[in-house]
Amino acid sequence: MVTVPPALAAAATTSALELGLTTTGGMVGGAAVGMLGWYRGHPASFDHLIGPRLRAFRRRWLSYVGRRWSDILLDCDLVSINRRTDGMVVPRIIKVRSASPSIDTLFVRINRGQTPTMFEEKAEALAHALVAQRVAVMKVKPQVIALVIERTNPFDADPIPAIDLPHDSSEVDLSAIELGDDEYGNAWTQSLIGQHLFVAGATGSGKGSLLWSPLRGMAPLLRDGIVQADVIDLKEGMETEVGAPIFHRRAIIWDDAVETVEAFRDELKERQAELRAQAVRKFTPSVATPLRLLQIDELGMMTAYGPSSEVRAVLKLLAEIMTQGRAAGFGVCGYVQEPTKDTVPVRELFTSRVCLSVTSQSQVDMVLGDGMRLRGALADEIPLDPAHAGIGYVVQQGSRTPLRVRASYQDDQDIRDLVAFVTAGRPALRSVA
Ligand SMILES: Nc1ncnc2c1ncn2[C@@H]1O[C@H](COP(=O)(O)OP(=O)(O)OP(=O)(O)O)[C@@H](O)[C@H]1O
Repeated sequence: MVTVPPALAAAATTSALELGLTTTGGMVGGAAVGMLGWYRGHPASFDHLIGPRLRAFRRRWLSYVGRRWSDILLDCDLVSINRRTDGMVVPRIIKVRSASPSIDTLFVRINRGQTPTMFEEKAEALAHALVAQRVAVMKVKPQVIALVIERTNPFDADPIPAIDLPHDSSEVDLSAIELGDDEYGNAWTQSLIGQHLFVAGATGSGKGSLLWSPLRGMAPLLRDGIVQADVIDLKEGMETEVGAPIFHRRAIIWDDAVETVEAFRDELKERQAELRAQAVRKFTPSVATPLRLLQIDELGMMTAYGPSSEVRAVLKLLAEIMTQGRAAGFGVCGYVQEPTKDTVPVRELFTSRVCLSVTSQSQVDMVLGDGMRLRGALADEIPLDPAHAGIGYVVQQGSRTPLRVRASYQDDQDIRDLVAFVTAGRPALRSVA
């Protein structure tokens, strides 16, 4: 059901007075039909542009309205009594924001004598009372808190299966590689051209699926030599062993890892010189000038935990690659458990970020940007279990709203199939390890 915001209602009233009921009725009807057509024809863009406002308005007046709201707070012991009048004082909703169908943020003015902690202690009771999955409480400013209400979990416990392997290079759009699903049930795509991808998540959050999904989505380009991927996997090569043959370079010990980063930087320099010689400012992926990807699993091992003198050199190389690589077709994908600046000083150089389940509230904003948890990215609340692995949040370009996503999952057999597909009819690849 679509509800009408107050501004529109006011405009309709004014119009009815000035233009008459028939003309106004025609205009309102036309607008409603237009909106319905838009909603039916392109639900994603409707939901992106109009949906949040309509939904917030509807929720404000249907889900969080007067008596229902005060009863919930009363049942959760979150009202107070005015000592002079003996009347019940209910914390007042100032604003409702509903960025996605499954998450609402209520800005609430708390009563004098109440603290955000009191609401935090009742978060579980509130979630049950609101028939929500979970409620997170955040302090906005003195006397104002935000209740971030996750109403439903849009994903099943079952993993999202790996996408079918595209067969031909012409089927692959590097600016929209499918990584999984979003909360609306649409494909979640990510550009891997001119981007550096940062994936943060605690151990077991499913970072591995975001190492393999991009490669699967680009499989024919890997086979045809239009994309070349290097991988650094300092956890004894555990994550990448099954898929080792598809990588151009693969390093599983420190010295090889440093050599791989250096070689990647050197290639970037060569590519830049070539493009300069041809007076080309931007490259097009081809066999002669492939898109180069450097995937670094547990990036923190390279940027914080290695020998300190060498870590500095690695950071310098990575900074050079990430500041200059985009236009020349050199991208970095970094996977980290601990997204702090101390662990990953080059964090800000990544252009696209995914936040899977993390261990603290502050890590959400570190990864996605200031204020994103307040806007609904409750990544620290995602349970760390297989039923929730691969679920996380992204903030897409041009948006300030976190989008809930789930990466598709590739088991070992899927990775073997990928290797067979990529290596079929292709000369053996070089491996540093
Ligand atoms: N996208 C996914 N969908 C469903 N389940 C997944 C997904 N990704 C991973 N899993 C499950 O979660 C487990 C942990 O995933 P994974 O090894 O990728 O985590 P990780 O974040 O890389 O952890 P670590 O940092 O310890 O390597 C996997 O064994 C798998 O069972």
